Amino acid sequence: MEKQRKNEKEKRKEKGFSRLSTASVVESIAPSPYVEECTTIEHRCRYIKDNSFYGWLKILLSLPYSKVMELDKLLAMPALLALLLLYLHFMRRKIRNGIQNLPPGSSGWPIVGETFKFISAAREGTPVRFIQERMERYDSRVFKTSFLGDPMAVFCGTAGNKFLFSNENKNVQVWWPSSIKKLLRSSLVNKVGDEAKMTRRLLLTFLNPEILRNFVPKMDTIAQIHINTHWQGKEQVVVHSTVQKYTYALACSLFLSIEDPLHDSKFSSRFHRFLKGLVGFSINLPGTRFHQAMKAANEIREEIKKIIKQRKVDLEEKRASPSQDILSHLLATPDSNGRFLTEIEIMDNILLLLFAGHDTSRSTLSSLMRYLAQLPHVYNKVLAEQVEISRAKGEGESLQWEDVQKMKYSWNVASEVLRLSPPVTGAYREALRDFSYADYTIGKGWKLHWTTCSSHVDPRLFANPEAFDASRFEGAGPAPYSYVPFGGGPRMCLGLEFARLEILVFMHHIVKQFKWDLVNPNEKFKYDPMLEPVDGLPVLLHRHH
Ligand code: HEM
Repeated sequence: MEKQRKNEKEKRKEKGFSRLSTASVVESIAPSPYVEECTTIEHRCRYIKDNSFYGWLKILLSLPYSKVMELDKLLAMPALLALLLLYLHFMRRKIRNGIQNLPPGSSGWPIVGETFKFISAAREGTPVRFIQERMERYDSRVFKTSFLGDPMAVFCGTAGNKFLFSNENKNVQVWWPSSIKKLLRSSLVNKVGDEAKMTRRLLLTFLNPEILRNFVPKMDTIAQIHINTHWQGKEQVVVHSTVQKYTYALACSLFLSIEDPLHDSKFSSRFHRFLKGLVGFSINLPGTRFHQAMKAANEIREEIKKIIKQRKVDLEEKRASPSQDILSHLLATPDSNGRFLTEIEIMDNILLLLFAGHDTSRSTLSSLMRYLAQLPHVYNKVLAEQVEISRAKGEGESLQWEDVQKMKYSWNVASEVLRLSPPVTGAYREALRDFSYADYTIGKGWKLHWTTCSSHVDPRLFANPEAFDASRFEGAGPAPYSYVPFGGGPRMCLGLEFARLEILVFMHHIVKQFKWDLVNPNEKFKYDPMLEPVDGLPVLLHRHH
């Protein structure tokens, strides 16, 4: 053994530092008895008791200049290789673009593309800046970018919306970033074609106006309890975190019959972690938002699993009704093929509904509160409409479906809020095959993005687009495909009616009891991933006499 070591040492000496190896570098500075035992530079660093950046620095500093130069060469190899790969990547892209007449635009950096530019525009609350800058720069209805690692074409304006909404299952199909897909595994967002149609139909048999009209009195009670608990007697309220309690309570009640969800603070904190990790890079490493969200989603599933177990017993023993909430509905109703959803599908679809129906409405209510504070003439008209509805009712009588139908001006106001401050920037599709759009080739597998802002603030579609004007929604309303806060086509939002009811019921009670002022009139809103006020929108409350 000793002899073998001596031989190796001799051989290395003969080779000298002209053929420098990591082993020889360390050997030259580390105490030899330790070095003899080790094979890699990291291993040796451990022996000099400092396997850290500092340890490596110590090695480098203690090398003679000539050796450092050699080490440079060694380290330069991977860097050169990376540069070469980058060059080949750009060349391949350039050649392909030339052949295929791809839409104009930049794919940005490899892997990350223009993700950070898009996210930073969204975080500043101005995704429209990202879109408009490019529409102007390329003078095109469609431009190319790259988002979350995928090439992506952004379809703009009514023509873009119309194309994507009317080509579902023909040229395109719904697509969501992998973080959403992984978190909402077997839910509707991961279903396409006939399977998606079947699941949508099943969910819509609960979320349609005919069924939801029966829940208006329940929504009314939840809104009143919410306002009595979280607004009454307060001088100042932080709107965004407070309205969340309402949308959350409503979703938990109508989806799972959990009547006092805020009691369970664990459930709501899990839910918060789940929501924050839904949109972004799906890197499942401790400390990342996505990792937190995966953990939270599994914990929520466990909770829902327990509820399902109990509910099955209750349904069998007729202690629960098949129409009491969406959970009972999904357990008791087969799809049009006579198949019942599996337990996992039910859990994932409920998680989807909690996600899709919670922060969207919360964002709308926060924006609504801001506009009503800023625009007293609009507030006064909403108040007059709501007081009129109350007057026609008996003392203490709950709101009914028919009352909500009368809230026409209030809904026009909410619609204008959704035009100017849509909770989501848009949604995604995927190209099923190569196809041509506006004379450009869109490649199979490309990700496609429609956006709310590309049409909502277009002056050709909405005169004086920056102005708040609820009358735009009177009569025939906006041009087709120009107003799209809920998307469109076969994958349009399933919760429109649910959202309409929860927003109007909340408006009814809040304006009837309070007027309010913004604490910070210049507070900005940002997308993270939904639109939200950066400081939570604190308001000063004034109770009506
Ligand atoms: C103001 C509130 C809301 C807004 C602005 C909104 C907006 C959207 C948008 C833009 C989409 C994507 C549509 C597309 O890809 O074409 C969507 C999908 C969806 N929304 Fe909503 N939403 C709201 C409330 C709700 C509520 C309350 C629920 C549930 C009760 C809900 C459930 C869903 C579901 C399940 C989908 C997926 C549909 C599919 O993939 O087929 N949403 N929503």
